[in-house]
Amino acid sequence: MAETLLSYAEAAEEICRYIGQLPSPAVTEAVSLLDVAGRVLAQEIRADRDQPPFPRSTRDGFACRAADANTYQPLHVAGQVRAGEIASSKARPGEAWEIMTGAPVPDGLDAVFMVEHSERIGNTVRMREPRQIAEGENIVPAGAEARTGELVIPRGTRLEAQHIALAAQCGYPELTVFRMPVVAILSSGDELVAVAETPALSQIRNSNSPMLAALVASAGGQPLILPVVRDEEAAVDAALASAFHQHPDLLLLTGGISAGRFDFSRGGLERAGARILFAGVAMQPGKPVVVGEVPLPQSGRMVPFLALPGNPISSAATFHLFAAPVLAALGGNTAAVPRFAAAHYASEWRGKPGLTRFLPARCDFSLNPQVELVPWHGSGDLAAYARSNCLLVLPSDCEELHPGSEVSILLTA
Ligand SMILES: Nc1nc2c(c(=O)[nH]1)N[C@H]1C(S)=C(S)[C@@H](COP(=O)(O)OP(=O)(O)OC[C@H]3O[C@@H](n4cnc5c(N)ncnc54)[C@H](O)[C@@H]3O)O[C@H]1N2
Ligand code: MOO
Repeated sequence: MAETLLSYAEAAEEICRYIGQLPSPAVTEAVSLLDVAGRVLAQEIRADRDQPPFPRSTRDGFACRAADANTYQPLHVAGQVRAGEIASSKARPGEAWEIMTGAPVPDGLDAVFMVEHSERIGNTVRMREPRQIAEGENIVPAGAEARTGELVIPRGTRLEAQHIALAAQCGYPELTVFRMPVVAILSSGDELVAVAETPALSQIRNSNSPMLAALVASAGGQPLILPVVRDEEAAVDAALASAFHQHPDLLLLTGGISAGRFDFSRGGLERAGARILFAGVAMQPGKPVVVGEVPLPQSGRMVPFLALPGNPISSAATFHLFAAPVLAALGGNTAAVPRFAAAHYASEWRGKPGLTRFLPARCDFSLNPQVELVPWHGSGDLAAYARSNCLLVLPSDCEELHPGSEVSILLTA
């Protein structure tokens, strides 16, 4: 049956719409701050006090009144404030206080000049000429970063190191996070043998299941690799039934979805009552990808599925583009999108227009990223894919690239 292919942009929009109507995950757990990297926040993080709680010096030097320092008159050094201390008395006009980075600026003073810009004479100090200092220089005012009670990390945020640091600063030794979605992985193909087995000449090892398990884990899911499915209708039905038994939050299938005589995955999904969101996208690799949802027989709960093309690079590309955002949303993070970046192409390329392409490429990721395609033998060439570190995006109307052409890349790590 010939179906109209969606463009990549249309498919991405469908995914976005689908994510928008998914319910927020119900199950949460408390996890130590030391173990939350990559998890999705199920609570709000609010500042427990003004940040900084006091006017904070950002330099080692002398706290003063800018107006006093700018006269270059020697200022009496009235005391010292180290980080963790409060000045022992209120500062008076004409005074300077020796101060360390991170220490509270004494009341009454409004600037800090750096020790490198000072001249110490006995118990006085003056700022070196011709330097001038402005009020507020080298001081972060109390509450400038966040006010007591202010929302600093919203629910649904995927927790990276910067969020963990801020949660620590706000006094959260543990956080409530969403349970990680369970992702059932079903690879199909009579030619597949397990990694530890020695394949016959016509057989290949199942590389998609471990690859997808790694992708699922890095996208915030719990992978559940199920046994390889044979290319028979009955085997597909049985494999789906046992996958449903595991109550997965998401189902990833690979292989058996194109036009071949033994491609049974889609039929199995349809027999199980699947609603198809889209089938086929005008892209390469990944054209045969099918996305939809299927009811769990026990509860009728609809479980999203993505039937990814069996070719390994097609599976990987469609995972990054379509599966990762759905998985993130099921885990409570509805803001996840494929990550694209700008780069310049490093050499010449000519090709046929028609499909949006996502081709294995190597980017140097320097200040001015330069990217080049990795030569490949099509979407089964894992050796080429392993030499890549991104996918170069070629819009459907792109026919040539030159050194310096502006291009987009899809980040795959
Ligand atoms: N007549 C047509 N043939 C094909 C079309 C088409 O439109 N018309 N589409 C091609 C495209 S594009 C792709 S991609 C593949 C996708 O096919 P399937 O999803 O049905 O996948 P399979 O046929 O089962 O396998 C394709 C390829 O990938 C290898 N494979 C499969 N599973 C794994 C695995 N778990 N680990 C490693 N490698 C795997 C398999 O051996 C095949 O070489 O169809 C094209 N054909
Ligand atoms: O997804 Mo297919 O690569 O276009 O072989």
